[in-house]
Amino acid sequence: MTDAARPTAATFSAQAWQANLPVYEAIRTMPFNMALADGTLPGERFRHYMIQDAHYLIAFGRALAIAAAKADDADGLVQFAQAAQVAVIVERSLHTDFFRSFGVDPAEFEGTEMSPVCHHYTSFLIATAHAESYPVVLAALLPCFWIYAEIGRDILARAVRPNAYDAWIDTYAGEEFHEAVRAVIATTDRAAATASPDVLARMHEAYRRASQLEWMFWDSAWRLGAWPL
Ligand SMILES: Cc1ncc(CO)c(N)n1
Repeated sequence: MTDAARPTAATFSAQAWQANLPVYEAIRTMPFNMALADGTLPGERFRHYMIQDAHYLIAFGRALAIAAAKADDADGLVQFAQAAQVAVIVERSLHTDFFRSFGVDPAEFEGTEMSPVCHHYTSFLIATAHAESYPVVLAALLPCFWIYAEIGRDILARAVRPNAYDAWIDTYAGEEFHEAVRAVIATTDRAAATASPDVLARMHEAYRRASQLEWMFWDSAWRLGAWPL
C-alpha cells in the first residue's frame, strides 16, 4: 500500500485492507497482472478484459449513482454523483481510445454479452446498492477503487516500458485516480465510525465479496470466461 493511502489502524479501511491482504496479494501476482506488467499479455485476453470492463463500468456507474442518492450529506451526494460520471467517461474512453488501439470493433462489443463473472460482480454491486444502507454500499464499492489504485501503482513500479498497456497502467497509477480513491476511503471510514456492530459486520462482508470478485474478474479475462451454454 502507498503511504498516502495508509489509514490508521483503528479505521474500517485499515481493518478491511489487512483482513483481505491475501486476496490483494493473489491479485498482484495473478498471471493477467504479471503479463500486463511485463507487456507480454496476449491482446486477445486484454480485448476480452476491455469489453467486459466496458459492461462493468456502466453498472458500476449506476451503483455509484445509487450511493449518491443514499448519501447522508451533500458532500457525499456530490462525491458519488461525480464518481458515477467519471465511470461513464472512462467507459467512453475505452470505446474511443482503447477499443481502437487494440482492434475491438464497436459491433463486437455490442454483440458480446457479460461474462458470468462480470454478470455476478455487477449484479452484486447493483443489488447491494439498492438493498443495503449507505455504509454497506460504500464498503461494497471501495475495493473497486482501492484495489485498482494499488494494483496500478504496483504494476507501474515493475512495468517493462514502453509497454502496450502503458495507457491503462497510467490511468490507475495516476494521481487524479489516487486522489479520488483517498476521498472514497475517507468517506467510508466516516460512515463506519458511527455504524452499529451489525452494519460494520455487513460492511466487512461486502468489502470481502467485492475484493474476491475483483480477482475473479481478472481471472475470467485470463481464461476468456464465457457461459457454458
Ligand atoms: C472490474 C473493475 N473494477 C474496478 C475498476 C476501476 O474502478 C474497473 N475499471 N474495473
